[in-house]
Amino acid sequence: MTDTHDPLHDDRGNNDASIVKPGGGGLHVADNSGTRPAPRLTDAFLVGEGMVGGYGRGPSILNGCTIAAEKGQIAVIVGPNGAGKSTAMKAVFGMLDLRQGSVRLNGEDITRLSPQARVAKGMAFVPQVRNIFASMTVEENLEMGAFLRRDDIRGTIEQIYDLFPILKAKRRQPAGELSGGQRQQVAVGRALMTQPSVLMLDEPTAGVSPIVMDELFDRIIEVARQGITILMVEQNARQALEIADRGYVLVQGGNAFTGTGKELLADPQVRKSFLGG
Ligand SMILES: Nc1ncnc2c1ncn2[C@@H]1O[C@H](COP(=O)(O)OP(=O)(O)OP(=O)(O)O)[C@@H](O)[C@H]1O
Repeated sequence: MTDTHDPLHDDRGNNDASIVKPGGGGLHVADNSGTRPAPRLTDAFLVGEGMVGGYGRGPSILNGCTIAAEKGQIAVIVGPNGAGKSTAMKAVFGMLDLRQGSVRLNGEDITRLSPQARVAKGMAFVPQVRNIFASMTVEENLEMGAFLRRDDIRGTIEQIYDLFPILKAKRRQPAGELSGGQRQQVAVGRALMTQPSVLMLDEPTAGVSPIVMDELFDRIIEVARQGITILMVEQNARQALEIADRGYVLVQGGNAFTGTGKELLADPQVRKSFLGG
């Protein structure tokens, strides 16, 4: 990390006071099944609570998991392959009908809203693949991200170029010609064009080098500092938890461990089972 900012002891005014934890706080550990309901969360800014759901008529992939983040916080979902991390993100974004549970944004129940309606409410989602228009230029990609807006988008484009200077240099180039890390910047930039209050990222560092990963995480911290809530699924669990205000280890669609990123990184069981010792 080139940024010395420690989001775990930050000055963004974040606190988890609204998050009710059994026993008054600390690491929450589920039973061995990994499917015990997580602590009940009342009024966090973004909450997917007790989510149960699957694809079509198929089996439940989500078995009661709860994911939440306060304004300007970074929440990270980690866990083994197939645990349902991406599915949990899709559920929060409305791409999956919940059989039980709810999703709330800023106190409003949005469980039944379509993804498009959630975008209008301030949510942005960057999927893991096919997240840019490869044949369009970088700038056209950003413009596409603003399709819902009727106001002047120039200022937002400049903000995104400030955040990702390389995109300004390459603004006339087809996005498909950029490196993997730069394409991810385009995808994040495009999502930011709607001026969201929540930015959801599905494995933003997939396939990029460790240096590029660190840079991307630094930029994500910058976005969170602007008050935007980040919800992110990550395979690079250790590095992602380092920048996480809230960490969720999902196993079989349930909350196995929940805590601050720091708590999870320090927990021997989490380290042994999910962080490679
Ligand atoms: N579109 C789909 N239709 C049916 N089943 C799906 C679909 N997408 C995912 N699944 C299934 O849901 C389960 C959870 O997948 P998901 O992608 O959410 O896991 P994950 O924790 O994100 O895993 P990974 O780290 O491998 O991406 C898997 O068994 C997967 O096969």
